[in-house]
Amino acid sequence: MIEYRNLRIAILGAGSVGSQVAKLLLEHREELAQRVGAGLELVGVAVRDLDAPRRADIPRELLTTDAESLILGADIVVELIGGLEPARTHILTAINSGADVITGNKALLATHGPELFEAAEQVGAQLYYEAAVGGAIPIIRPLRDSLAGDRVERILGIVNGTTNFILDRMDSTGESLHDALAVATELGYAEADPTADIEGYDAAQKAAILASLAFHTSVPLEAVYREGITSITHDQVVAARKAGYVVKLLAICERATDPATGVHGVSARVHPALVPLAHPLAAVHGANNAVFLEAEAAGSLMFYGAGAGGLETASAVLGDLVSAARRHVVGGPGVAESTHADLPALPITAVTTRYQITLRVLDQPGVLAAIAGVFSDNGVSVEAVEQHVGDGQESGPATATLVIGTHEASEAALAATVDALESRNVVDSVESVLRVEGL
Ligand SMILES: NC(=O)c1ccc[n+]([C@@H]2O[C@H](COP(=O)([O-])OP(=O)(O)OC[C@H]3O[C@@H](n4cnc5c(N)ncnc54)[C@H](O)[C@@H]3O)[C@@H](O)[C@H]2O)c1
Ligand SMILES: N[C@@H](CCO)C(=O)O
Ligand code: NA
Repeated sequence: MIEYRNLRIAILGAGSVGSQVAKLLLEHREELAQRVGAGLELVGVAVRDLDAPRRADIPRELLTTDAESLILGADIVVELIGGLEPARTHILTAINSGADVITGNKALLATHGPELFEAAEQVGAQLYYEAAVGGAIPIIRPLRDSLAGDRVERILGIVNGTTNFILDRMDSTGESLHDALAVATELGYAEADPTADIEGYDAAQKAAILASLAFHTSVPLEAVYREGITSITHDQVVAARKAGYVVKLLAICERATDPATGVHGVSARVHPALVPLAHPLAAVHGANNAVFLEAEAAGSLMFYGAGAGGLETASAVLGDLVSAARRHVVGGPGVAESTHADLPALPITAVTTRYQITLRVLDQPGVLAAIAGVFSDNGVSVEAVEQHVGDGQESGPATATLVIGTHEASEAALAATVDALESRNVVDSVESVLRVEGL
């Protein structure tokens, strides 16, 4: 039997992901040692409460509440606590003590990424984060390594498992957002505070990480436009399907030019969107994620799989652990962040896309022409109009519902159109405005 030297591995946090990483590390110790050329010795797991119930059993003697001592005695630190603090401080302590760090913490990377990468570069340490985007799906490494020689133009992704799970259940079973969220939480998909999922913060953090990597620039979280799914109703989901679409929470990162200023830069946004049923993203169900990417030479690529879940995400963490450990054994330059392009992050007003607007209007002669006039006055070209008469209110004047699809228009022109529509007497209400993506 080969005798390996041991690398000391510390895990911080034993929740959904951390407990599975600990379990797999212990179960596959022999096999991993052969792959790495060194033993991966789990020296401890930092927890808040030694007696809390866990999703996967961890030997009691490995548990500690003294995270700092554990970190200072480790070669590789795996941070799976989540949130900004104390995760940030622990990671900086690890880096400054010469350890490599693996994290799945997109909130921290999207907020303090530049500080952490800078600290790592100063001391020659490595920061790995495959678990931070797309759970088990390899997407960080493909962007950083495989596509490093290409020019990524656009990313269209379903990057939050919880909201995809919820929208899917609203569509397939008619379940409410609230009930579907309870199931997603029980299954370990949701964040500790699920507002991060349903309000789109988690997806926005991932969009900032993806855009920064894909476009070799630093996209701050504040520059990512964000809308969550809390305003999406069951009726909208049903109407979307009838019209040949499915509602998905998308993260869209693209190179763009601001029509108002002519500035070239990158745009990153997260919002619910109508996706045509024939698009590959429409077939992404449950807590799965998919990242659809267009690159100059590679063309279209899609990365698909389990976007959330403790065991699934542990796969990505262990992949990083093997990479980090091999670097300890064989050396090498490791990975570096590349932000050379230094592109400006464009505001949402720079975006150009298609829209579907649902209006409740008075059912009178000439209304359609008046509405069409509002669109053309604001430079928005109408592609299709569908009218449903008489499905309106029980009292008051007769109303009709108009569903208007547009050709490509700028966000600024669309916003002006919606404002103008709201001020027209013939418009009872603007029921919904959804972007249409993936056509
Ligand atoms: N669950 C997923 O599907 C998933 C997928 C990808 C990435 N992530 C990310 O991985 C990280 C962990 O997620 P999770 O789902 O396992 O979260 P979780 O809430 O299940 O686990 C976090 C654990 O950390 C513990 N903890 C909190 N503060 C601590 C402290 N000061 N010291 C020690 N332990 C502490 C908590 O008690 C909890 O057990 C997060 O950054 C999350 O965003 C999760
Ligand atoms: N809460 C996250 C976990 C994976 O990052 C999600 O639902 O996608
Ligand atoms: Na991943």
